[in-house]
Amino acid sequence: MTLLALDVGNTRLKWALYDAPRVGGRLLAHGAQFLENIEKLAEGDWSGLPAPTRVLGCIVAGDAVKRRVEEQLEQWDVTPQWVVSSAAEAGLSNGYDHPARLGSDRWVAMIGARQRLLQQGPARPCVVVMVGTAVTVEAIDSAGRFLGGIILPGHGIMLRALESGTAGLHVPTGEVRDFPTNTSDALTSGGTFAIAGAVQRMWDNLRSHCGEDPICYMTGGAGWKMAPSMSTPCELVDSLIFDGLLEIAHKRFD
Ligand SMILES: Nc1ncnc2c1ncn2[C@@H]1O[C@H](COP(=O)(O)OP(=O)(O)OP(=O)(O)O)[C@@H](O)[C@H]1O
Ligand SMILES: CC(C)(CO)[C@@H](O)C(=O)NCCC(=O)O
Ligand SMILES: [K+]
Repeated sequence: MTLLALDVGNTRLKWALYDAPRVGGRLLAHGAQFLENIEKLAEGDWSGLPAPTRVLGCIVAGDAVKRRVEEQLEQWDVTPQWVVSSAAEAGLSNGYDHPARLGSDRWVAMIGARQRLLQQGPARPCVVVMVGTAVTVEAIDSAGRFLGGIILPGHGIMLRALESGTAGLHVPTGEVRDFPTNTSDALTSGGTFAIAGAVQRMWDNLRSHCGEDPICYMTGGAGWKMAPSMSTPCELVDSLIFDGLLEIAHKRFD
């Protein structure tokens, strides 16, 4: 049974084909496409793929994007399932006021994180960081309850907001420095410290709530750029959303 897993983000669609719907399933093919190029998938990257048995995805883009993705899947006789955040799934419970309003990418990444944590050792509190177009930082206690999380602008949005909201801040990308002494470095370091500082704060919140040092996982397209600048120990796991989709697929289909 093959599984095509989809992560339709704010900027890009990422996909991965596995030979079995479980964490550890063999990765047969994978790729990414900017949302404006979705129409090219069926005749491009997906034209050589064997028909998947199941398609499971998470999507944060709107209904129009969802329809465009579903059109590209029509070449196969398979109905995609889209994850909707719920009160509980795959060992995680959801503390959001309205569980279904939690972004499904956040929910799926947390499910991936929880299963990784339990695979690595005894249960512990866990912080989950996603660094993409937007940044999210989630807190999960050692019993697997999502306590809450924060949403902040991604690095790109922060810098564009400064460029458009000020008269003179149009400069090339700089370096992350402890004490920036030029505008480029000041802007790049500012965005980076904003994200790293938010993670540090959530890590502190969770540690005082649980009385134990949390583990921290980071994922998302820009995770590798943030990793060297984190002030809390943070493991970079590029596959967190796909791990979550595999875990959900395992519980639903296997
Ligand atoms: N130096 C940097 N440090 C941190 N983040 C950065 C940096 N430069 C760019 N970024 C962020 O990385 C994002 C690009 O990452 P990418 O598009 O790979 O994310 P993504 O996970 O695919 O996003 P989405 O899932 O929302 O589509 C940009 O939107 C920008 O906010
Ligand atoms: C916060 C983002 C944009 C992160 O991708 C996404 O998860 C989303 O649109 N969420 C819906 C709102 C919420 O999670 O509260
Ligand atoms: K995303």
